Amino acid sequence: MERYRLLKELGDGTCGTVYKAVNVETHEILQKKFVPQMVAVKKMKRKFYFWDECVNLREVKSLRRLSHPNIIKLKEVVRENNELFFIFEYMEYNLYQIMKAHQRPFSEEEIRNFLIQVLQGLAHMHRNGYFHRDLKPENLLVTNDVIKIADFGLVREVSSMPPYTDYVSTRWYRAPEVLLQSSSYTPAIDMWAVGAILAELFTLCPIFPGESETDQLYKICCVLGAPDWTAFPEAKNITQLINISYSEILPANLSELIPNASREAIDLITQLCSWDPLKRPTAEQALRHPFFHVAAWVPHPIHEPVQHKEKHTRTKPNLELNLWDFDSKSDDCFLGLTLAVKPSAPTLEMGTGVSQSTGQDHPKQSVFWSLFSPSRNGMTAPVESCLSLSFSSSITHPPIGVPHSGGFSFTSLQPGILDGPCPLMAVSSPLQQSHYL
Ligand SMILES: Nc1ncnc2c1ncn2[C@@H]1O[C@H](COP(=O)(O)OP(=O)(O)OP(=O)(O)O)[C@@H](O)[C@H]1O
Repeated sequence: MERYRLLKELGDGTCGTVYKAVNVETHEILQKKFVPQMVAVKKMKRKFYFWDECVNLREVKSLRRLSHPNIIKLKEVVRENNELFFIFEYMEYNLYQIMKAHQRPFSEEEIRNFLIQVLQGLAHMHRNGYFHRDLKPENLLVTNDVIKIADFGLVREVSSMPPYTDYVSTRWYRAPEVLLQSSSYTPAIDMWAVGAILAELFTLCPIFPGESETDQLYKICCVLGAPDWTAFPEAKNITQLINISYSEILPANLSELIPNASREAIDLITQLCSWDPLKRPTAEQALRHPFFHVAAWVPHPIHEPVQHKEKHTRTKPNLELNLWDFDSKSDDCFLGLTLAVKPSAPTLEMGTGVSQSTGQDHPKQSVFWSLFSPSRNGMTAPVESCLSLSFSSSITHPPIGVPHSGGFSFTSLQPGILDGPCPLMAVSSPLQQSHYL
């Protein structure tokens, strides 16, 4: 870890603390100048005594397999003195910070640009057999208008077997089936979160800012109207959560709640935030939605959103998380909780190497695992007294940009087009290209 000099703390989570750091050994070319390479170092809070524990972490397993321009790149995993460090590419902001700093609503074009990228990253993830489970603005990292999905601590393999009793996510973006503790759920929970984030991009305040689980369901009812509760047959805790009077709540008019959104945007939010997970479009389907048919898009005049902004400003995310039945397996290290994001945390002492803070009782045992593309003949350069493992992938990436839709056009969009059983993420496990050397 001597190669990395920590500059400042970016976030302090349940499982790890994330620092901005500089790699003192490598440089990159930015605007024709050689500049030191910035990275984000996530130092895990618990000790790791064996490599097996490290490589089995969900964050590591999934990110090894997912290589996409809209998914954060895990460059290296280093274990030193029983401490574990993830080295990520560095991103300047997260979407929460960007929304908080934004004085006016985003234009629909800006929102479309963000959303396309999130959906492309998500489509790649789902296609390759994973779902994120904790999508929220804090986990969408942004540099120069490029957005990347981060924090894979809660990621799950689609093929993994329910029941999922260990699930946690930030309440405001939590899908109803999760709130209702349905024992099985699908990548459609990520699509719900995308819908909530999309609405928030328009209004700059959360659309479902629940203050407790019950209140979360109430807030959803206030926007969508009450569902047919019998549509959640597996839900374990309906009676605890559902006040019978919720059943009488009628849906709000989304166009009034989000007056600066076009009809297409409202339609997409409505589909993504469907009570029934089967009615939510997949990421690929969402990319073909008329919202992304720029030529067909007629801008709406932008009004100040009339929503409950006063009451629920986004300054205090209130990220209470639910820890029921959390699995105790090492694999389930709880990387995904964002309890306290402190972008303005005091700067750490410049030049403090991570390894220096680990105590010097034992000679340094540093093992690093490079996840970068192998440089020579599939081998990474040898590192002093280190076990070096590398990973490569032959995955092809979908291009970034407005998709050329082969799907339904604006005029052919039918209400309820996604009704009926929808082939939620027909997932195989095609990504076995990774290898250790
Ligand atoms: N690659 C990165 N570049 C810049 N900032 C980052 C990066 N990764 C994470 N961060 C910042 O650190 C914060 C916490 O990161 P992350 O969620 O991965 O850590 P965590 O320990 O899992 O936290 P939590 O338990 O809160 O989810 C993020 O919200 C983001 O602001």
